[in-house]
Amino acid sequence: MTTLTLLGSTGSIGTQALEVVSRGGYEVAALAAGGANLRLLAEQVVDHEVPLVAVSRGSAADVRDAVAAVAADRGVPAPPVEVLVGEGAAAELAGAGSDVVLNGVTGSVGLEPTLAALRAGSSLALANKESLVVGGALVRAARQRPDQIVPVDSEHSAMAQALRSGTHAEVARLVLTASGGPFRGKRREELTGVTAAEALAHPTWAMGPVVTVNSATLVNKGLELIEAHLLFDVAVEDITVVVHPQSVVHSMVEFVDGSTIAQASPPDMRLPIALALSWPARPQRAVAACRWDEATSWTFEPLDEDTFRGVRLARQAAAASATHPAVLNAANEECVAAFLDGRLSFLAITDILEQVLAEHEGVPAASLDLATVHAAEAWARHRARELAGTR
Ligand SMILES: NC(=O)C1=CN([C@@H]2O[C@H](COP(=O)(O)OP(=O)(O)OC[C@H]3O[C@@H](n4cnc5c(N)ncnc54)[C@H](OP(=O)(O)O)[C@@H]3O)[C@@H](O)[C@H]2O)C=CC1
Ligand SMILES: CC(=O)[C@@H](O)[C@H](O)COP(=O)(O)O
Ligand SMILES: [Mn+2]
Repeated sequence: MTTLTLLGSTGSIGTQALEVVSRGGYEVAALAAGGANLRLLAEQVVDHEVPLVAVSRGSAADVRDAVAAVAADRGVPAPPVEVLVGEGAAAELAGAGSDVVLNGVTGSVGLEPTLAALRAGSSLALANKESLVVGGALVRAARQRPDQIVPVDSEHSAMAQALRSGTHAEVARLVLTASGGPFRGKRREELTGVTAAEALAHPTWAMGPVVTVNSATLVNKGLELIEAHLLFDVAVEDITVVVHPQSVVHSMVEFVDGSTIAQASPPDMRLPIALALSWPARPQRAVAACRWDEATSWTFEPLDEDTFRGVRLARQAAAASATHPAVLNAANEECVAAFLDGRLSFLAITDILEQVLAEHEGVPAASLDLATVHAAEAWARHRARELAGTR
């Protein structure tokens, strides 16, 4: 039985991962969450008989009370559960050596768990793209084997599948697809008053709030550009972003012979999740395949980089220094939180990112360590809050 530690279990990725796990073949060794959804976490503990949980906030007593309440509602004895509490608790679980660690937390808070899982030799099913983007060379260096990180992110899962069609030397380009987000086709002047609710209305995916707002600004695609560069060792300039509104082709690889290999499936994260857990084997019937007995059209169009600047900013960050990606992400986390709270306009998000990146005095790759990453992030969070007027 494959042992699985699931980080971010109460979120969009986490709950879908538990749906996949319910089909059998996995023993859930531990769960980690933030603590904002204790009832759901307790249901997961009882339903999957999980012996160990971590919450970054709250108390062990609150978790145990929630588990006891769920057990009582289900008419079963309250299972014994060990509870770890604090910001370091998820990393402690991640470093315990389960066969697979699925990192499904949101934000660069996932960096230490990512490093802990890699150092423990676990296969890391990575949804938490921020940890890779922010940690960069530190994460790549922590790998014990080349294929230890298996992407959950749908585009990178698609690329990993397509890359099996040739050698690294035969890769000409990665083609990263983007839905274009809820505001695709609008001009900047039409976006001045957009609301959080409008930004959260993603046209093709149902996801957590941060990645959804990031999809609206295209910062998600910018992060994914850097993620692909780091995962597959392909130069940023050899990665092309193309808008594909249907979100059925999840990305493509162009090879030197002129072939482009694509991966297509209906937009359903249970496929990349299930594949990452079983990699390199393909799981049986993870999702329904595309229907070929119905008329459908797939369209591709260039990204409007003047209106949606997330990709351009990511290219600038990747080229600038080893800490600029961490600064981009940290400032973005602050701005997205302020936007979701109604304290910042949508357009101000990338305006502030542009200024924070321009002001940052980057650290060269040779000097990169956790301390310099955290220092860069702290500076970026503070500066972003100053510029957003939310200090
Ligand atoms: N959702 C999707 O379809 C996709 C998501 N991703 C990526 O996957 C990651 C997760 O996204 P998503 O599931 O949408 O996010 P959600 O916001 O839905 O879930 C985030 C999860 O992280 C938990 N969490 C928050 N802070 C901590 C912490 N300090 N320690 C441990 N757990 C914590 C939350 O717990 P709680 O809420 O209980 O506090 C929740 O379980 C992101 O990096 C995202 O970019 C990538 C591709 C697709
Ligand atoms: C499902 C997934 O992988 C998300 O990252 C998705 O790609 C976001 O959609 P966008 O293509 O709009 O960024
Ligand atoms: Mn994605």
